[in-house]
Amino acid sequence: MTIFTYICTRMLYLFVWLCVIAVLGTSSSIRINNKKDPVIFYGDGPDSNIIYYEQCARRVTCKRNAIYRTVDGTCNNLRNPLWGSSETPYIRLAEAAYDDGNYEVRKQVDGSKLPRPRQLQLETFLPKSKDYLDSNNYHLMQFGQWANHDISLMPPDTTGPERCCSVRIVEINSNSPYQCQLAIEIPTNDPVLKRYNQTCMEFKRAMTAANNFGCPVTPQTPMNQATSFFDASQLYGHKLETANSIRSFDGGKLKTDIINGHEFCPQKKRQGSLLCDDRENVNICFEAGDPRLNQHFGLTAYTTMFTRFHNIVTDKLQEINPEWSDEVLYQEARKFIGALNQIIVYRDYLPILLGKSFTKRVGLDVSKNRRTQYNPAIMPQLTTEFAGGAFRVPHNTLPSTYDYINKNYEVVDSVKFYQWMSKPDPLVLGNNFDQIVRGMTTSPGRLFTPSFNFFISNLMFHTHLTGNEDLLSVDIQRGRDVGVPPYTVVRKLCGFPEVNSFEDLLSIIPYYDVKSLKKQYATVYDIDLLVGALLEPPVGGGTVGQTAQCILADVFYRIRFGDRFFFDVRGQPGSYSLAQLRTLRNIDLGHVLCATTELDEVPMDIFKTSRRTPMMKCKNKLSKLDLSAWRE
Ligand code: HEM
Ligand SMILES: [Ca+2]
Repeated sequence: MTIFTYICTRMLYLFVWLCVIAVLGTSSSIRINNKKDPVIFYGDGPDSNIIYYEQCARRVTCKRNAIYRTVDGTCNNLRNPLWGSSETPYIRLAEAAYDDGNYEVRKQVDGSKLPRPRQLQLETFLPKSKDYLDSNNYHLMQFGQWANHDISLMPPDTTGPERCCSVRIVEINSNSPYQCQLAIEIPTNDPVLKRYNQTCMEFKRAMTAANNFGCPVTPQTPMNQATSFFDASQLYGHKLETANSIRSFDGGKLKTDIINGHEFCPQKKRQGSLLCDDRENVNICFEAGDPRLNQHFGLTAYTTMFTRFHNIVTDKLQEINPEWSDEVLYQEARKFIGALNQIIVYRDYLPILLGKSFTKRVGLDVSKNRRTQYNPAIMPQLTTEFAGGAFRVPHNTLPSTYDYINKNYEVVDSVKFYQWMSKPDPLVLGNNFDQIVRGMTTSPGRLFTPSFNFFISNLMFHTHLTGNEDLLSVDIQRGRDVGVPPYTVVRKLCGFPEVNSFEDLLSIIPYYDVKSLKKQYATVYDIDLLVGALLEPPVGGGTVGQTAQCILADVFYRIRFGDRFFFDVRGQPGSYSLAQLRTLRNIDLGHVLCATTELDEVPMDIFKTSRRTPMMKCKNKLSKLDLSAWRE
């Protein structure tokens, strides 16, 4: 199929879908219109989480007039100081879907086992894994992951055996420690993985309040290790101890290491790091606020750029206010970077993810004339439906290769993405860093399609001691692990017309996909949230389908309107002045790229390829990076 026929087919579906909407006289967000905001579930989370807050949570005392956020997110909500802080339970929009109501993976309506995740991948998704070029560049995907690491960290429970797959899969499923119970079975006739004689894919169940934090929350609930707020905690740390370990305590700066004449994040001692120990022959391994930074080039590059940018901001602030202490410089720069990230998320990223008109309609856009109204009744907590399902849909935009592009815009090398996971070594050599960032800026990203790329679908972690993994199988299994309710339940919750048969799905999902699902699931009520959400056509002007749009909007709404320190909230201790807001609103991701790399120019619309938007000279952009509004 050519790209042209592919796009035509997708457009046709979109058209049919729009007609269905028109005929039904509804919109993709009935509830949202009625309620004026997309929050589906107000309140304190499910009753079960009350056990956590009442019996298990740490006690904190808040300074009511503090002008900076705490590192771990506590004391943002003064009535409920733990809301949004790191190491608190994800909330649920719908009841947990477990077979025993507590922790056992759900079964199908007829009592049979759910289809195996890898089988779903092989039958429904892998045949469509061809890459198509997007009009957005790599930064759309990369900023998405960067932003996700600010708000969500659902780590696997590593307290059990080091490798779940060290014994045969049949034994794992019948009799193994709970951490390993969901190791993923690979069919013996797997067209790709049979070459590697692999019958088992590593998978460890997520950490939960009951298993890992001594708190008997039932049904079991995963714990978010990140602060839910966009506060750049992926850069600074989700906890004070981490934050302090990467501060230089000199001039407000973050620690850095100079390698081959360039500034990078400090190097981590190998032992005990999350992502560099799983590969052999790795010499470079960095440290920052979030343990995932070494996962792959793009993410390491972002952490490096924001670290450099923090240090540039401290320099500028010190120039203006020479008397400021290390502490004030650090906190002001941290606040600045947090605010900038919020602006990029809500002004530049969300309109592309969820659709511009939608973000505006539900009040998620950023406008000079309308400041964010903080509402302490909104719980700024992530949902399992979001982290264990809907926000994984953008995994369909991961590219297969990374191009190294030089100053003359020539491709000097192209590397397969999966080969360089957890091995930042090449990033520090020669001009590689700048060439990779230039490549991400000018190369078209992967068009959102209902499939993940071939490599990430088969060979993720290929070079690691853990062996090949399939990101989609892991994502589907994770949803089941954390009790994410099925697709039809979530659709209903969003207020969409009910789906009661596979035939009902035909107005939403292409015929051949419905056919494939019908073959594999016992009933339509058994379909996994991610499976259904991925197969939906994207909403108008957005890059995810309507169910993902609904779940994502809910969380993005919570963590904005429930954030007392959101950058444009007024009337709080430390709220920005109008002049400071004006400066911040004139900055975008392009400024960060220009200030921290040797790029000479960046796209005016930073998420678009240069074919779609004019290029802007970095020299001009940087001249506007004037922080005089911070003069005291
Ligand atoms: C190169 C890019 C990326 C890679 C290699 C990658 C890989 C992964 C892996 C291995 C996991 C853990 C899966 C599990 O054990 O449950 C994960 C989790 C997740 N990813 Fe990605 N991902 C990438 C980009 C993205 C993007 C662009 C988004 C969204 C915009 C995203 C959203 C998520 C979410 C929501 C989770 C689960 C929650 C959490 O722990 O944060 N990822 N990803
Ligand atoms: Ca955060």
